[in-house]
Amino acid sequence: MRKNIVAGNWKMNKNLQEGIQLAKDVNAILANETPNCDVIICTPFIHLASVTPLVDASKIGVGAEDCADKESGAYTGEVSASMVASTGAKYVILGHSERRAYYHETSATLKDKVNLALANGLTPIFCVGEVLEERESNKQNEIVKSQLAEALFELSAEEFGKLVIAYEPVWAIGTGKTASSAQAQEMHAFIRSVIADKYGKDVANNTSILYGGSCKASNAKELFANPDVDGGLIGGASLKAEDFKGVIDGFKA
Ligand SMILES: O=C[C@H](O)COP(=O)(O)O
Repeated sequence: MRKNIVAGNWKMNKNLQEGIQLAKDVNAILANETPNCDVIICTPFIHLASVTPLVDASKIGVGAEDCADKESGAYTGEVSASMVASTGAKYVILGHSERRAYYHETSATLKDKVNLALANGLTPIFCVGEVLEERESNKQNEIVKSQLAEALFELSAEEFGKLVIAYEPVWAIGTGKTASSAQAQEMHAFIRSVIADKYGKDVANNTSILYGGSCKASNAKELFANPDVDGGLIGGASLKAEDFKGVIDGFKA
């Protein structure tokens, strides 16, 4: 059965010392309890090698926020999936809307990134989501379906089964505007149906689908109570251990 997951995405925040402190704080705040979900922190590349050995790997997974679409070679400034894996990181966020919008990442690029991540034993947290204009013209299902199909649907069922999907309506990211619980459930159920049509019900039912976009302690419980919302991909509220813990507690009874 699929897992419940709360994953933090630090984005371009925290210098190395601050990142180490935040990882220690998250580790400490979870030390005396067993969260009711898998917990992941996705950090800037430069933090990975320092942060991975600091956290209790039985409770906290570490991930990168991106990786290159090439295996190795003369690609100045890029960081490969194998480099990420060599730090002990287990996850990588791919296709975040900020990468799509500001760095012009296309489905073709993302397909290569997903393949390289899987080949290097990383679990991709693959992001999809529509912009406000698309939501207002009721095109959100069409957009999300094509984002999934274009980048992922050449994978085998076994490969697809290794992915985590994150639905992040772009209009809700960092804006304080959260999708309503009903909007989140509706889209997550739609995503699961698209996966079921392509890979069958078992794969769909075993795929964790996270919600991202202004998710925080005050709304996590309501969002996570939806049958098809399996957790969150958390930006702003992952930057302080207490705030992040508040989101994780969204899974408490
Ligand atoms: O990856 C995380 C998302 O972009 C959500 O960011 P946010 O929680 O700051 O809205």
